Amino acid sequence: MILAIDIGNTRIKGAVFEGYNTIDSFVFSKDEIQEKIATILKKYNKITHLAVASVGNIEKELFLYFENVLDVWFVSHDDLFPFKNNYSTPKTLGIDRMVLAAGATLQFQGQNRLIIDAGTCVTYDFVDQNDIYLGGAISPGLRLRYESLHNFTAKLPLLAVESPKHFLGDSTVGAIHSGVVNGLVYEINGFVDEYRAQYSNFIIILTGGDTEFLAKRLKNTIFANSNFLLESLNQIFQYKIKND
Ligand SMILES: Nc1ncnc2c1ncn2[C@@H]1O[C@H](COP(=O)(O)OP(=O)(O)OP(=O)(O)O)[C@@H](O)[C@H]1O
Ligand SMILES: CC(C)(CO)[C@@H](O)C(=O)NCCC(=O)O
Ligand SMILES: [K+]
Repeated sequence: MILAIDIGNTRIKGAVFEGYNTIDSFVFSKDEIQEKIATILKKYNKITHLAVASVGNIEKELFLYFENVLDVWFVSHDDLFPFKNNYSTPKTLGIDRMVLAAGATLQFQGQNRLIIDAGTCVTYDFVDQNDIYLGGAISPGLRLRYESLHNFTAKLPLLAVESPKHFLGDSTVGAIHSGVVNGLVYEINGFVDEYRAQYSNFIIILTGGDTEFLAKRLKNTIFANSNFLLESLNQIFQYKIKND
């Protein structure tokens, strides 16, 4: 069994896998992480490996602490990935994006794949049918858009994510919800249309903290899976032990 952990910029998520099956999943806060891991290890005493993918700033020591009982692996740029990386700055490519691209490559063979991760940031990653990673885009996430409007203006209130009642915002609150939510939905649909126009035979995966909120507002050809990053982390772990 393996415990996979995804350290994002907002939240820390984890899941226990047995082979390719998800057994359990969790959300952690930074200050309870060791305690929580210890509890999980007690509950699932067949866990032998800890796989960590991090783009946040967290001390590695928090996890290395478990090295005497587990094999601890931090995914890094030096690991073996199942795609050829054509990003022109491969060293600065986010590990989360590399893990997503790896998961999509392994899971959807011989197809063009677009992975959209709607988290703190929205990232778009494209791996073509020849398993070449081409890059994509980074834009502000849903929550970040609400916070930016508030933080960088004098008059705009901080609102919680909410479905806009109308396309035409007829109040400050209505205009913000329309701008943020409809704006992001238009963005994603626009990117999807553009990729579709340029490539055929492809699969679109939507993941991240805003998956559910966005999926029902987007064109329905998108495969929504909020656990795709953790599942991909497990997939690349399985790939690594097969190829080591
Ligand atoms: N409990 C929650 N706390 C914070 N954000 C949440 C929560 N539930 C849903 N969200 C939504 O999730 C988004 C953040 O996504 P997520 O938690 O995947 O980010 P993350 O952990 O920073 O991951 P990444 O850095 O990979 O984007 C926010 O835009 C927010 O609207
Ligand atoms: C874009 C984020 C913040 C998304 O989590 C992360 O993938 C990251 O820090 N990326 C580094 C820059 C890049 O991917 O080119
Ligand atoms: K993200």
